[in-house]
Amino acid sequence: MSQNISLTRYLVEQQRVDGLIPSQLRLLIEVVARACKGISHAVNKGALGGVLGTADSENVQGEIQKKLDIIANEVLIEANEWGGHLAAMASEEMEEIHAVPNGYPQGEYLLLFDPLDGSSNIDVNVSIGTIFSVLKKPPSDAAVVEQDFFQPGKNQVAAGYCLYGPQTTLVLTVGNGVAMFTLDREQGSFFLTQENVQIPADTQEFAINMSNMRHWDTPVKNYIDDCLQGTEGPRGKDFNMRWIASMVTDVHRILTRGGIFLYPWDKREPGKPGKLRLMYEANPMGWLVEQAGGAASTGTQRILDIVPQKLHERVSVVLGSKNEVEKVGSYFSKL
Ligand SMILES: O=P(O)(O)OC[C@H]1O[C@](O)(COP(=O)(O)O)[C@@H](O)[C@@H]1O
Ligand SMILES: [Mg+2]
Ligand SMILES: [Mg+2]
Repeated sequence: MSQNISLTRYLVEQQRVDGLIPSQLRLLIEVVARACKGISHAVNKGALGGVLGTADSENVQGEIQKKLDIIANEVLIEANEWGGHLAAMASEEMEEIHAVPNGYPQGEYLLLFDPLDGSSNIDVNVSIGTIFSVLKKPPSDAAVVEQDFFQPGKNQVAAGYCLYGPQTTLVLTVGNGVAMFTLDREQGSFFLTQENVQIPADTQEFAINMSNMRHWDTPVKNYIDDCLQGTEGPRGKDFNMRWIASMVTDVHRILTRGGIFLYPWDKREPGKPGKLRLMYEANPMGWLVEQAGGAASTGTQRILDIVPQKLHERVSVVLGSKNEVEKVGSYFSKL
């Protein structure tokens, strides 16, 4: 670990020394990081910058948008549109894909993002973040279409998030482990602060919204029941619980000290496979977690193997410490 390796230098080394990423991808990641820096400044200003509160609009998911959802989305689009590395973008906040307009420099990558994750925490000054995922546009001379995005998460070529908390932290994988960078506000750059992040295989800490307990499916209910029995129950150990309601922050804790995160399917809206979005949340987080030695599943299937059927597809999510994710899977196979 070194305090003086900037994100730029790290990426150049990944490109030149290790041959892991092409220059176009390196530049794309730098543009995303620059956009996140801009969002971080807006978050920091809070009420002084007029960024708190609700906008008078709904997104494609039927959710009321916060001002910062819209601002973050615009910052990411504006920064990346001119970058020259992209064919198109897709966002949790936009109904349709956003192709790079004709006349702008065109590239071969597809960028997907949740511009502002943890929207319900914006106004209460709790950590939030931006999650992103990069795919390659399938080879074809035809104009980019929505179906080009329908690739399983295992096809991702880069994924990460930027956490706007007490520190602004960028967490990245290009398929070579997970690295963390902290924003130095005085210098205006991200610096490497942790490499080769590893999630412990075992844990005694779970994250789930317990208020949904009565709506859960039997395997999830049985798993949590057993955890709650602590040393006297079948797990033979006490469990702690955390729920921040910003997936980005819950995942950051898991990458830092282990744990398991669950947002499972439940009976409130049985037709929906889950609350979280496959391509903007589950895939990038799932890949980061796997790259750090953890696991990510729906309870019955590896998330990164799912072939999306639609842009805003939702999914049930169980991710974190490997042995614990497998344990949850065993409750599903008992059915
Ligand atoms: O309020 P709930 O149901 O506990 O949901 C919290 C979850 O919803 C999310 O906020 C969804 O993300 P958005 O804020 O991007 O819509 C996750 O970050 C979080 O884990
Ligand atoms: Mg989100
Ligand atoms: Mg969001």
